[in-house]
Amino acid sequence: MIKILSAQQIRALDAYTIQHEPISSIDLMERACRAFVGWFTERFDETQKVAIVCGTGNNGGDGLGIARLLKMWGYPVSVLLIRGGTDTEDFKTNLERLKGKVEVIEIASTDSDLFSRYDIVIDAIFGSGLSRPAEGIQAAIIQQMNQADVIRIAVDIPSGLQTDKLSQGEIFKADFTISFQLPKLAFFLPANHASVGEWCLVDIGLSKAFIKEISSSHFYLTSKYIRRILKPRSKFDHKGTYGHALLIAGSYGKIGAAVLSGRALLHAGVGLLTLHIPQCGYSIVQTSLIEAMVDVDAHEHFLTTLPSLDKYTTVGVGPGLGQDALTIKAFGKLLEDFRKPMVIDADGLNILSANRELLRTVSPGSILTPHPKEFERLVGKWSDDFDRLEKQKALAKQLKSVVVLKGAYTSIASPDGMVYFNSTGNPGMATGGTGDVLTGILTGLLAQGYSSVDAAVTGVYLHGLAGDLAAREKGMISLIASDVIDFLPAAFKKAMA
Ligand SMILES: NC(=O)C1=CN([C@@H]2O[C@H](COP(=O)(O)OP(=O)(O)OC[C@H]3O[C@@H](n4cnc5c(N)ncnc54)[C@H](O)[C@@H]3O)[C@@H](O)[C@H]2O)[C@@H](O)CC1
Ligand SMILES: Nc1ncnc2c1ncn2[C@@H]1O[C@H](COP(=O)(O)OP(=O)(O)O)[C@@H](O)[C@H]1O
Ligand SMILES: [K+]
Repeated sequence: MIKILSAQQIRALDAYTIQHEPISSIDLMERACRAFVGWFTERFDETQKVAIVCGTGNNGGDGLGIARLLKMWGYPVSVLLIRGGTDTEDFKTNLERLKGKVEVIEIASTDSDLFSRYDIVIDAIFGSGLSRPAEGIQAAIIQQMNQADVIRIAVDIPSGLQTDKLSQGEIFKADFTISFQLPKLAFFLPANHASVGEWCLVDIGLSKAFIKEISSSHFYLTSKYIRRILKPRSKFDHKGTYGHALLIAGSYGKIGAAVLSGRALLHAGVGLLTLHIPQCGYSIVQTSLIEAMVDVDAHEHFLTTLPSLDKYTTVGVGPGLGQDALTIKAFGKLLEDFRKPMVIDADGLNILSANRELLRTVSPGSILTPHPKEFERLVGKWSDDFDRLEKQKALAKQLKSVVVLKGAYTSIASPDGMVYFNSTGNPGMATGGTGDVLTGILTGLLAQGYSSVDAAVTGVYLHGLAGDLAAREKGMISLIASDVIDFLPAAFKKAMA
C-alpha cells in the first residue's frame, strides 16, 4: 500500500531524507533528475526537440538538471526560464552547472509563439511548493503550453495543480506526469484528470523509514498489500469454513443482475450461496447458476418477503431489486432483522436515499457501493471533488460502515477515516452489470470471514484486476460484465501468486 502524503508531509520527507541518509539537497535533486531522465529516454528518441520551462524554485531546479542530462544524452534541448520569486539554492547551483551547455531563454512575455519549434514541452515551473493559483506571466505561459501542438510532460506535478487541495487558475495539461516516489492526492480526483494525464512514479530514494512512520489517512492500493490480506485455503477446510451467503437481487426484467452478482459471488470463493428472487426468476437462476440454491419470494415479480435469516453469514442486497412499496418494506425488515455486516448496492442504496429513516438501521460494518449518482442521492450535491471525498468519509463514519464510491480510482472510505484508492480497473468496465459483479465479489469475501474493510479493499482491487485481464484479451469496447466474472479466477490467481 502506498501512502499519499500532503504537500507539507512531502516537504518534511525531503528534509528528513537529506538530514538522515544523509544526502545533500542538490544530490537528492540530481537523483530526481536522473529518475525523470531514465523514464524519458526509454520513451523518446534524440530526434525530439525538447523545451523545458523552468521556474526558480526546486521544481525549476529539477528542470535545469534534467536539461543538462538530456543534453548529455544527445537531445536538442532549450530551457525557457521564467524569473520571479526567490531563487532556491539548488536552482542557482543547477543554473550554474548548465552554463555553456544548454541555451537558456529568459521569457518575460508571451507575445511570441514560444513552442511551435518543439516536439516536447517539459513543465518545471511549479512543483509541490505551489502556494496559490498561478497568475501573470506564469499563467499566460501555462496557457500557451497547453495550446501548443506538443507532447506535454510535467515534472513531479503539473504546474498550477495543488497537491492536496482544490486548484484554481491556470493549470498545465500534462499528457504524462512523472511524480517523485509518492502519488499526490490530486491525481485521484476526476476533475484533475485533464491536468495529470497518465501518471507514473519514479523512485528517488526518499527515506522509507520516515514514510513508514508518518501517519496518513489516504492510501493507494498495491498488489503486495492485497496478497497479504488474501487467505490461502487449508487442507481440512470445508464449505462451512467459507460461509453461507444470501443474495437478494433481481426483479422482473432484471433477473440478469441477480445472475451476474450470484456468479461473481460463487467465483469469489463462498462456501454456499442461496439467492432469494421473485418467482419469475426461478427457472432462469436454477438453470444458469446450478451451484446455487434458490429461495423464492411470495411475489411473481419483485421482493416482498424474506426467508428465515438465521443461517446466513452475510447478505448481499440491491442489484436489480426495483423500488416497489412492498420491496421497500421487505428491505426495511431485512435491515432490522439481519444485524451482521452486509453489502448494500443499487436499489438498496436508492431505497435508503428515499427513506432516510432506514439509514439508522444499517448494520455497522456493512459495505455500501454507490456509483456517483447513487452517492449524490445519498448525500446531496458536492461543490468539488474534495467536498465529495469529505462527504464520503462522513457517511462512512455516520453509518460505521465502509463506503465504496465507484469509478476510476474507486475510493473506499472506512469508518475510522481512512480512504483507499484502487489501482486497478479500466473504462472498459463502464458497462451495465459490472457493479452487480462487484456486489457479488464483496458479499463472497464477507461471507468468508474477511473484515469489512479487508473485503472492500480486496474485492474492489480484484474486480478491477479481473476487468484489466479481460480488457487485455477482449479490448475495452467489447468488454461486458460477464467477461469480468470469467477473468475473476485469473485475478485471484495473479493476486495470490
Ligand atoms: N530536496 C527537495 O526538497 C527536493 C525537491 N524536489 C522538487 O522540488 C519541488 C518543490 O520545490 P519548492 O518547494 O522549491 O517549490 P516549487 O518549485 O514548487 O515552487 C517555487 C516557488 O514558487 C513560489 N510560488 C508558489 N506558488 C506560486 C505562484 N502561484 N506564483 C508565483 N510563485 C509561487 C513558492 O513560494 C516557491 O518558492 C518538488 O515538486 C520537486 O520537483 C526534487 O528535486 C526532489 C528533492
Ligand atoms: N473508467 C473506469 N475506470 C475504472 N473502473 C470503472 C470505470 N468505469 C466504471 N468502472 C467500474 O465499473 C463498475 C460500474 O458499476 P455500476 O456503475 O454500479 O454499474 P452497474 O450498475 O451497471 O452494475 C464499478 O466498479 C466501477 O468502478
Ligand atoms: K511541474
